[in-house]
Amino acid sequence: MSLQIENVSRTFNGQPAVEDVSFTAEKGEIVGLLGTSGCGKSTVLRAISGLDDLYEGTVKVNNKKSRSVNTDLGIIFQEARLMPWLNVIDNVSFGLEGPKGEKKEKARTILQQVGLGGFEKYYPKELSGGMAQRTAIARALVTEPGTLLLDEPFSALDAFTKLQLQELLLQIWQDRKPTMIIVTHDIDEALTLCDRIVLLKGQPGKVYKNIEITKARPRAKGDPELARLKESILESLEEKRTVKGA
Ligand SMILES: Nc1ncnc2c1ncn2[C@@H]1O[C@H](COP(=O)(O)OP(=O)(O)OP(=O)(O)O)[C@@H](O)[C@H]1O
Repeated sequence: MSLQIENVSRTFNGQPAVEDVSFTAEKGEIVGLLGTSGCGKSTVLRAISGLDDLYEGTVKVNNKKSRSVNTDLGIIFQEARLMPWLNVIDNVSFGLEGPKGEKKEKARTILQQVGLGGFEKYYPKELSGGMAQRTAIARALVTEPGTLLLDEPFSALDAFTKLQLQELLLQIWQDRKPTMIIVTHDIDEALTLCDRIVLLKGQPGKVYKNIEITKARPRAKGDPELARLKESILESLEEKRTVKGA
């Protein structure tokens, strides 16, 4: 499904956090919300998810106004947020409906896909950070949502695990082509994953640039075109620091 974000603004205790944020995610597109800490990336994502509805402006799903948590939606946060009293397979099948056997089978299949086959009976406290996040990815995907919202999903992981899970995310996207919006402050991550980068800056955060990346995936780390793009994004963020310090 496609998402239209139109003039979204949010104020906390009289302080504007984001102002007039507008962008579109086409069906199957991977859009990155990129910006430095505090520019309102998570605030925008919460408005899109419907977890926060105290914003101004409009969020549309397939061009229809939507204000509540959409059921065709998977969300992945920075921490796995698993239920500690449930094992891996029960955490993943928890949100499913239907006969128990069927739910477990679906969960088992998706756990295989995220590389956790054989770990179904493990409890969250027995998992590494990467395994916990794989479980969270499986839980978000098990309902086969049309949209996936990701809030800094890999920023708590070590560099190697982060790369592994970015690759896994792209494989999954390749299979199902959900529309994805991913919040990140990692420029390399945005350049590796995204079809489009919405660069937020300022406080309150506003859309500074909307950059389309047409380069085919998988993208080589040292690609000169991406290196140039990274340079220009860094310059934009640098400008932000100058403005703030002025
Ligand atoms: N529940 C809240 N109550 C009060 N202020 C809030 C709340 N949530 C966010 N803010 C404020 O809104 C602004 C944007 O916060 P937000 O978390 O969206 O930024 P961010 O870009 O996601 O930051 P980070 O990368 O550090 O997670 C910040 O100034 C923050 O203090």
